[in-house]
Amino acid sequence: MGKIIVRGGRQLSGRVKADGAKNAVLPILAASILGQEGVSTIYEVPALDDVYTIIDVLSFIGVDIRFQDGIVTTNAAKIQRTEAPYDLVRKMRASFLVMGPLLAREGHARIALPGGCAIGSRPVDLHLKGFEAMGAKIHIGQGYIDAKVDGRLKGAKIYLDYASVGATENIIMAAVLAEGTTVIENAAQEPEIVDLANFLNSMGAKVRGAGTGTIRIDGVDQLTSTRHSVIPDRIEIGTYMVAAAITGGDILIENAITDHLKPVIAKLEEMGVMIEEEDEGLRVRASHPLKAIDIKTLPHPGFPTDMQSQMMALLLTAQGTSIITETVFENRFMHVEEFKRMNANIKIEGRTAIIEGNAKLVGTRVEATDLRAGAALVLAGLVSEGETEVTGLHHIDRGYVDLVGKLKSLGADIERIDEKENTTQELQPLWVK
Ligand SMILES: CC(=O)N[C@H]1[C@@H](OP(=O)(O)OP(=O)(O)OC[C@H]2O[C@@H](n3ccc(=O)[nH]c3=O)[C@H](O)[C@@H]2O)O[C@H](CO)[C@@H](O)[C@@H]1O
Ligand SMILES: C=C(OP(=O)(O)O)C(=O)O
Repeated sequence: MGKIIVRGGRQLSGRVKADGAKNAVLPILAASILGQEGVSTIYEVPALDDVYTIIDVLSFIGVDIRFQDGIVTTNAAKIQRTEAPYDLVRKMRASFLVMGPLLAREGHARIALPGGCAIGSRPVDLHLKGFEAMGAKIHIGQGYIDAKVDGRLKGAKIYLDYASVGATENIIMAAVLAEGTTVIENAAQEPEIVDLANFLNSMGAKVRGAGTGTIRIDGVDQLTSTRHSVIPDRIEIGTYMVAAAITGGDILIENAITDHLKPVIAKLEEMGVMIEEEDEGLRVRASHPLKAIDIKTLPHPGFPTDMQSQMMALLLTAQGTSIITETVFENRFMHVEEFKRMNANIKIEGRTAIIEGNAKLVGTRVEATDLRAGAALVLAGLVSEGETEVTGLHHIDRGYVDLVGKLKSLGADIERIDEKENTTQELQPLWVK
């Protein structure tokens, strides 16, 4: 059981660089299954536990995949299995993203049902509806989803009842090798979908409209190897923006793509945070008090649910009462109880959290209940009196590369204590970290 210890009270300043986006690299690595020949090289790959998990899934399937120094090479010439077992899918729901590529390439996929998680029930019905529309036969039993198609998948017109990120990605990956044209209506518009489409197009796919609500995919017969750099992680960047704001600091984020961060920038500016695009990066400065605001999470270009808990930490320090409405996941307020242990005054009414500002946060032992909750507790620790001890680090390690090292380099009084028996290195013999 490792822990992060933060002692509050330091204003953060300096420069920081984000790693590659977790939510872009996972579908991109899944999509590498589609390359029938050659070796693909993917740059800016973050050394995250989720990346090691998808590497495990791909290795299990038979992809020759190596990861060193931020670079992954994949060779998917020989696929040996069309299955993703429960042990791997349970560790990370995004393992389900191999279903589309396997179905497209091999005509079969058997993937463990992902189950719910700490933020909601997270069904995959929209993914399956898309595959069925393209001619797949789906069978669910004994904890697995089995999808099969005779011959090739057929292009189809698919309307998503909800602009699901994962369903959009899985359907795009299934459609690139289908016979004919697929049109996805009410598609998710996240920047990570655009990155996936760029990756696929560089392999020879024909995906148009990614980043809008209508995506058109003309199926091709074959995809080849490619080279691609993953986009910077907008959620990691958003987290450092909040670190600057909450400590009244001054941070330059070297590789922020401002277009990806519009809703986060808008809401921080509404609070009074100063954000400027400079030649060397995005500069974020704040002096307190900041204003209380309301936030509603929505699919992109709305405010990202993955920034909700970090913003809640910030709103605790604002002047006045703020309201956060979480519309994307039905159970993404688990961090509220942990904030309360730090002296926060937050009330939950259904999908809404009412946050009283001017909180005098006090450090104590708290537990990360999910990845972003973990980051939010660390952020709260930066302005709490005394020592905050954050446990549940396996969540944080899924999505932040060296959170402690980066915050320390910005001046935070923070350290991480790992207990040996739980180190991820011991579980990961296949590659070099
Ligand atoms: C690896 C990855 O990219 N993860 C991101 C992805 O997750 P993920 O792709 O799982 O998120 P979705 O956009 O699919 O889910 C959004 C909502 O749609 C519901 N839903 C989804 C699929 C489906 O078939 N049926 C259904 O009802 C979900 O339960 C949830 O309530 O987008 C989320 C929303 O921006 C982010 O929080 C996650 O960080
Ligand atoms: C919810 C998240 O990720 P995942 O979909 O992988 O659980 C996240 O990145 O905040």
